[in-house]
Amino acid sequence: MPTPTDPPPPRLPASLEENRIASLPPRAYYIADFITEEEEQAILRKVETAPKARWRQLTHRRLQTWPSDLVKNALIDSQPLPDWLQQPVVSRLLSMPASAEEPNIFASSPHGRPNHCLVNEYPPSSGIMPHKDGNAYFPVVCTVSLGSSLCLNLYKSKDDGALDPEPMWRILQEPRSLLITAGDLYTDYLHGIDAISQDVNLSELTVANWNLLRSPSQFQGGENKRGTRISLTYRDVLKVSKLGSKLGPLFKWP
Ligand SMILES: O=C(O)CCC(=O)C(=O)O
Ligand SMILES: [Fe+2]
Repeated sequence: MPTPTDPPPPRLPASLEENRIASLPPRAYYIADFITEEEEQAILRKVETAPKARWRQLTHRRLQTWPSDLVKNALIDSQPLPDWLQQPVVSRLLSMPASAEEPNIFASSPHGRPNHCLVNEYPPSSGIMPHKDGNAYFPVVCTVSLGSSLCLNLYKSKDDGALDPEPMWRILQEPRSLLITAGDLYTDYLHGIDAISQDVNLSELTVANWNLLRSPSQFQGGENKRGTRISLTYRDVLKVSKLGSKLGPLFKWP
């Protein structure tokens, strides 16, 4: 809950159109100051103090899945997202008009809001292989970055289905930023993060969202030395199974 001493929330755009990444296929939006430093710290504390069993350790990265893993591409309808993943992120997301026709970016999704959130932790030199997010989700992805900056690469599949190893674009994500990708960008392109300790050759010419960055001067030398970055990936899972509520407490996570 906000208290009288909290700094004011960031000024959000009147419409996402103001923050469109113009050089990308439809559609992508970047808001550098989506949450405050205090909100960032509060979320990071919640991530750190989550029960150990919440973490799934991969080779170079670990992740938490909220409210639970998908089963056969469906969300088991046991619990909503916890409050610390809803406030302030989801309420703020839903408060931003996407365009004149869309009251918010989830206006036409089945549940009208994200019902699922992945928390990924990337120490320096870790990344995620190029991939598509698949058909379990409504094609809108909202990613909040915490802790450190890094580049997300976007790739096009070649006509024969193989991956072109050179990314077509890079999006630089600063801490406290929100990146929204949707539409063609969701369905036709792959995304990934290089497993490197620093992003190099960063400039107006090589970073798609350069003009929307909070502090491009920080990357003036063209380099971003990575720290540990935590990302929150919000999506609307299309299928929600009622099984969870039938199984009741047996199905509850720690
Ligand atoms: O951490 C990110 O920004 C990307 C995560 C991602 O692509 C995914 O979880 O599908
Ligand atoms: Fe992904």
